[in-house]
Amino acid sequence: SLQCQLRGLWRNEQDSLMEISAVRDNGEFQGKYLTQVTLAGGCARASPLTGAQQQPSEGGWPTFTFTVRWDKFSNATTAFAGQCFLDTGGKETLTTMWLLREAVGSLEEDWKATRVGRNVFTRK
Ligand SMILES: CN1C(=O)N(C)[C@H]2CS[C@@H](CCCCC(=O)O)[C@H]21
Repeated sequence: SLQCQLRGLWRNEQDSLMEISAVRDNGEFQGKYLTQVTLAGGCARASPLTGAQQQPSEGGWPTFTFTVRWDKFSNATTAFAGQCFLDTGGKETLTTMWLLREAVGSLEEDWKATRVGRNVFTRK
């Protein structure tokens, strides 16, 4: 269905903005992720994202995945996995879970390097 195509501008609870470019025939897409909050408390930055959404032929709401490479300002990366839903009012919601891996200085610190969370995006 035409709904739940990921192209466009989305916002989440942290007021991050995610701009997704055209979704190619094979479901792949690129985009930018603008974060308002960071681990180190630094200023907002736009970082590249790349991902893919399933193109369900049998209908149903597509699942997707994408990763953000927090460019230049941090040696961290986040992987998102989620699904798009349409509520009764026709409003699209992307529900995701994410893994944020930040760089740590040694293997001994590896245990504390990955955070996980849930996150919802709606159209901006
Ligand atoms: C803003 N955020 C956001 O929209 N999230 C869903 C969570 C998971 S990624 C994290 C931002 C990480 C920034 C990278 C860094 O600070 O090194 C936070």
